[in-house]
Amino acid sequence: MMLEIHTLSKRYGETVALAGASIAFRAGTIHTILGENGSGKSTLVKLLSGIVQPDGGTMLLDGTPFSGRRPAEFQAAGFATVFQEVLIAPDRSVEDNILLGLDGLVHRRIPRDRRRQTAADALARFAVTPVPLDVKAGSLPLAAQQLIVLARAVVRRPRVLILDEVTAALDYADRESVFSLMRQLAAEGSLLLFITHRMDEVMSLSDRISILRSGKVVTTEERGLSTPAELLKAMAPQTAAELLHV
Ligand SMILES: Nc1ncnc2c1ncn2[C@@H]1O[C@H](COP(=O)(O)OP(=O)(O)OP(=O)(O)O)[C@@H](O)[C@H]1O
Repeated sequence: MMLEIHTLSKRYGETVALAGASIAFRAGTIHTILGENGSGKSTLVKLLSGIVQPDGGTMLLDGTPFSGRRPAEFQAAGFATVFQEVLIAPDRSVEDNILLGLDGLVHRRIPRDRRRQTAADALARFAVTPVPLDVKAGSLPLAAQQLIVLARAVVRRPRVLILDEVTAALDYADRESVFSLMRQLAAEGSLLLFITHRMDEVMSLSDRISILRSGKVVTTEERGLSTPAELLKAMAPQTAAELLHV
């Protein structure tokens, strides 16, 4: 297994956000995390990015215990996360934003003439909408900013790419293009962790699906084993009963 989490737990005061979550993630797959609001998805994403630290549990990378605690350690181990909130440096150029942190990461500065090409190549892998490299990132619409943070993740060639509700702001062409990039990266051997609310995306993209409910993993299964209605029922039995009259 490329990545395993074992009984990961996280509390915020009285609130148990994750209550002993265990999932085995395979290289070369798109693995979707499904769950209602408050089920613990964002907490899991933050734990796998080094933004918050677990209260208990372990992680294994390629079968070896991984004890990273800070974002830099996760990045060095090949993790990249695109968060729900678009995190850009508004006064820096698009090019700078795409390459943000990368120079330090590889312990060597990218030569000036290579920077532009590297940033352009990362965007060209999926952005249908043209994004100028020289303007301040903050001057662009939200959809373009989302493309920039995606390019920042892609340029690192991550082994584990975590996408937390990233396609909502994108128009149809860019969204479809991001999906085809996800398939391509998985085919190249990366693990894609995909967080979405949209059942059509879940059914068309996922290789495997884990469902979180109240901080617990209720199932991890291959796509196709359950129908959308069954997945919804596992996510939220109450809501499913009302919606589906079952
Ligand atoms: N910083 C925090 N302080 C206190 N409680 C928190 C904090 N972050 C999350 N929680 C709580 O932990 C639980 C899990 O939240 P989490 O954000 O992980 O769920 P989620 O499935 O990602 O929800 P959403 O879809 O709304 O993002 C919720 O009850 C939430 O209110």
